[in-house]
Amino acid sequence: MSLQVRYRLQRGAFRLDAAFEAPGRGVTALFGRSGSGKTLLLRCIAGLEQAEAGFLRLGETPWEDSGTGLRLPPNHRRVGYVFQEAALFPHLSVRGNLHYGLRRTPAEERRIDEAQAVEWLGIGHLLGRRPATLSGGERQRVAIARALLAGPRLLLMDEPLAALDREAKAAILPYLERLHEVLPVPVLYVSHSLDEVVRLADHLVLIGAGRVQGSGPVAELLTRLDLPLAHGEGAAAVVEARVAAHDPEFHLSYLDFPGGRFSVRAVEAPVGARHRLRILAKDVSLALEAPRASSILNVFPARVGAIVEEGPAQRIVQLEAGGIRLLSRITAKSASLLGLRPGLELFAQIKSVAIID
Ligand SMILES: Nc1ncnc2c1ncn2[C@@H]1O[C@H](COP(=O)(O)OP(=O)(O)OP(=O)(O)O)[C@@H](O)[C@H]1O
Repeated sequence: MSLQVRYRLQRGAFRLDAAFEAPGRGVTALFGRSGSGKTLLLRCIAGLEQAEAGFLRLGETPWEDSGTGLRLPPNHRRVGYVFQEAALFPHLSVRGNLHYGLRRTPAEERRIDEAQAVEWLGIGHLLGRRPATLSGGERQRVAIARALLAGPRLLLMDEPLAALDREAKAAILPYLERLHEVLPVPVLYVSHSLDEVVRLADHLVLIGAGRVQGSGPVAELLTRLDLPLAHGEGAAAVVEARVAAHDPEFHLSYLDFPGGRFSVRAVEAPVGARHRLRILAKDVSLALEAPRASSILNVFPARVGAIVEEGPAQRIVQLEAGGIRLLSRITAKSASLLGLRPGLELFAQIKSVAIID
């Protein structure tokens, strides 16, 4: 099952001409600068914008096709919509707000029951409270639960954390991560924070000036040298790894990925648990031979995929290590001294590995 989206429209001087296909489950991030058209695209999907041309299909179900004149009205699309600011009814308690969503959903359309949503979002202790007495993060969790109870087949989230401060963001992220694991419906998550995308999303749609610049699994898009994500200070690869063992003597954990075993600072997760790792391009150095005496614990055999210039003094190198893509940022001089070229076998040394979840 997949979600197919294609929209074309003009608003003032802005042209949206965007098409992408995303998996029918998990979190797909729509990522792009402010003003790139993410909200407009989400509104098209919700049926709130009349486009010149539009096509929307979730699995086998078409929702819109300007070729045939099909255009389901918003209330027939079964989308849940969560905005930057939670729009809760101030005169109703949290329970009342949740029931509002539930009442409007025919029994056969309900896919998530109240107890389940309350548990996933951790709002059981808030049920009797009014929205005005909740923190921004709590309000947002209630808004998400309410959206889930309305039986959506697709959940749209438009920068749900943008209005929260750092602490509130950090507090709500684990709930979103949990949802990501358990939610039976796909989520389109608009964000311009790469940190959020890397933590939450499986699939990434990169939007720039109203167009889709790239769409694919997060790990793949982050390391595509033709896209802006692989350039600049924050350029990084994401690796899915699994906890293999803990080493209490040195306070380390060992995490396996298809290209080898990472040593990272101890994580509080059982053996077998999945962890995403983020490896910044600037933390990856290259050597033609495996170092024999080095303080760097993470050294993996790798093959050079491609090399591009990053200004006059630096190069970004795309590497392949056991089926995983990494990026390395090195000086142009080092690239020349090592004789880097596509296909060269070498060793990637990783100075520091960030654990993402
Ligand atoms: N009704 C309208 N009339 C004129 N211009 C519009 C209209 N609606 C949106 N735009 C313009 O379209 C562009 C895309 O807007 P949109 O809200 O989709 O961006 P965004 O990527 O969601 O931005 P942000 O991250 O800041 O929310 C903006 O330049 C906006 O000013």
